[in-house]
Amino acid sequence: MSESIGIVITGASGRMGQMLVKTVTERDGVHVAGVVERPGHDWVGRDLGVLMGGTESGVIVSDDPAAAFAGAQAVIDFTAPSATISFAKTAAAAGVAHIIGTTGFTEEDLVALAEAGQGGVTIRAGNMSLGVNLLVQLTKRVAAALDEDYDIEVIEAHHRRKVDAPSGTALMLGEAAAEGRGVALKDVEDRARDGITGARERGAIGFSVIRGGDIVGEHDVMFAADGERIILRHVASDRGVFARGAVKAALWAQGKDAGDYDMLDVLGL
Ligand SMILES: NC(=O)C1=CN([C@@H]2O[C@H](COP(=O)(O)OP(=O)(O)OC[C@H]3O[C@@H](n4cnc5c(N)ncnc54)[C@H](OP(=O)(O)O)[C@@H]3O)[C@@H](O)[C@H]2O)C=CC1
Ligand SMILES: O=C(O)C1=N[C@H](C(=O)O)C[C@H](O)C1
Repeated sequence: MSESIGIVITGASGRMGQMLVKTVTERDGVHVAGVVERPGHDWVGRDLGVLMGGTESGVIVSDDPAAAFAGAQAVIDFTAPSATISFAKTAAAAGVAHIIGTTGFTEEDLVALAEAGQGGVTIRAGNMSLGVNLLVQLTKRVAAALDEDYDIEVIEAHHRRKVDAPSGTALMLGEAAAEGRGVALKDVEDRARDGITGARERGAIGFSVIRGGDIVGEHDVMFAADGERIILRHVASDRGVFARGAVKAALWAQGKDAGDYDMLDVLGL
């Protein structure tokens, strides 16, 4: 029988953190080896099982990432960019795979993240669900098949507490559309429209953002031409899809060579 994989969850009290605790606890072959919150957080020093509304689990919430990562096999991290950059360095030093779901990185953050994680196994994706990663591949294909008579627009909707925009998923879809077209997203993206914008630029890839209520995550990629529109859509109604993808990534990471991977690698898409 193979050994259970020990997973540390950072930001365990967050929306995704709690879903990850539940998913890892319920799944065979993995267990919660530790959880981390920032110093001063009111979960620190308390029993995770009790905090999650159950009985004592023996897992005590830590504010010391290095101590929590030691002896684990993977860290699943859905927190914030600055925290993730710091966790990347600690995970690489501990020889623990770092599974990153955090979004909202700037270009400079991504450089710092790559540097921090050097020598370790890193898997990062703005969306860990199977459905969205399939949508990425479909978007690439459709964009490659159509010319610039088809205007590409990425539309995303999320809950009122989301802090970054456009979503990591919207950017993945924009990148896929740009790749399909053979252009760089940074050269064609149109992220903000307000006032007298002028007519749409041919070849632009536009982004629209909706924030409201408890929307888990919805993404459309629209190809709009004269006389017809093609719309590729993904709707997430349960954060479990992201958590299950992250656990799959943690398992896939075991024994892999150091390097940066994404969910397309994990899912073989
Ligand atoms: N890739 C994917 O599939 C998905 C990605 N996401 C992304 O995951 C991230 C988290 O989302 P969500 O769970 O909704 O957000 P929440 O705000 O609910 O949770 C974030 C958690 O991270 C914690 N945190 C922040 N900084 C630190 C730190 N330095 N050390 C330890 N913990 C820290 C927060 O603690 P505190 O309250 O103290 O700040 C909080 O508990 C976002 O970037 C989101 O876009 C979300 C869903 C799916
Ligand atoms: O913050 C969220 O909630 C989500 N964030 C990810 C993103 O930025 O795309 C993934 C998912 O859509 C939910």
